[in-house]
Amino acid sequence: MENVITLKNVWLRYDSRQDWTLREISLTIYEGEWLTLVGGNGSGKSTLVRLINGLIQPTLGEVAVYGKMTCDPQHLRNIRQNVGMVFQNAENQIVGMTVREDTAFGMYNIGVSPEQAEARCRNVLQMLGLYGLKDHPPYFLSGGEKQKLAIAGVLAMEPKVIIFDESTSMLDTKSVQQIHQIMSELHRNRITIVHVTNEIEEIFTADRLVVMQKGMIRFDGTPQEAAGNSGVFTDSGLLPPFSVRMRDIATQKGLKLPAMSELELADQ
Ligand SMILES: Nc1ncnc2c1ncn2[C@@H]1O[C@H](COP(=O)(O)OP(=O)(O)OP(=O)(O)O)[C@@H](O)[C@H]1O
Repeated sequence: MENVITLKNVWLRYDSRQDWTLREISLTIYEGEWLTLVGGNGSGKSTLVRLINGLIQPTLGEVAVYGKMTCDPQHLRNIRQNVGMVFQNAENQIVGMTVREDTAFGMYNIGVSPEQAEARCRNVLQMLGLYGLKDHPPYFLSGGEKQKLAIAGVLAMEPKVIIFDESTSMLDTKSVQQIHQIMSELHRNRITIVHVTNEIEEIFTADRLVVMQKGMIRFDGTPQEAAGNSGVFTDSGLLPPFSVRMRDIATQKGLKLPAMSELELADQ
């Protein structure tokens, strides 16, 4: 598998801070992988993903995307073309005067033809249920609709990597499910996904789980491996997933439940 994103011994300290926000981060993300990143508030998840598309630079260490270093300003355009990012706060991503214009903005910046941009706009807005609002000013949209609009703009650019940074936090449960379906479809099409979430139950859709604790990587493995050790979650200030908590309670009461891996084998 091709290396898509490489962080080599990255340390980061914000200018206004005394302490390190990220410490000793080495991470390689491979093409087509779905990596979910969790960790307590302030553990450095957003900081880590902002490094990936060159929005911020490490104090020490290196970050490269498709072999191109983010510290070289000449590479940033290409990196941002390859790596789409949907932020937690959709409001900050709105630039167009109408929903359609906003969706097309990123595409115009990377030189997509107006005809192609129009077709992609229609496609993504229909997919996200926003097409009926295409001529509305984005500022009149609800919080959840604005988040969907931010997702639409990134999908329309057809990047090879998409970072979702808590980008479904304002969506209702049906819309969250819809975005997960879109993410699964992107994954099937070998788009690399980096998903930052505070919803612990969402980890099981990922190929790989990274748990952050105080600016460091506490765990890097499959969600099933993590589920075998509730300490992975509790040490990082997280409530373990429901299934893990239930298993721990059953164990305390002397009941023997099958391990996650045994359940999966039984499923096949
Ligand atoms: N621009 C900044 N300047 C100074 N400190 C910052 C800046 N951005 C983030 N921080 C600090 O860095 C730490 C990590 O923040 P970050 O947003 O990366 O964490 P997070 O894991 O994404 O948190 P959350 O789950 O709460 O969104 C926090 O202590 C935060 O206050």
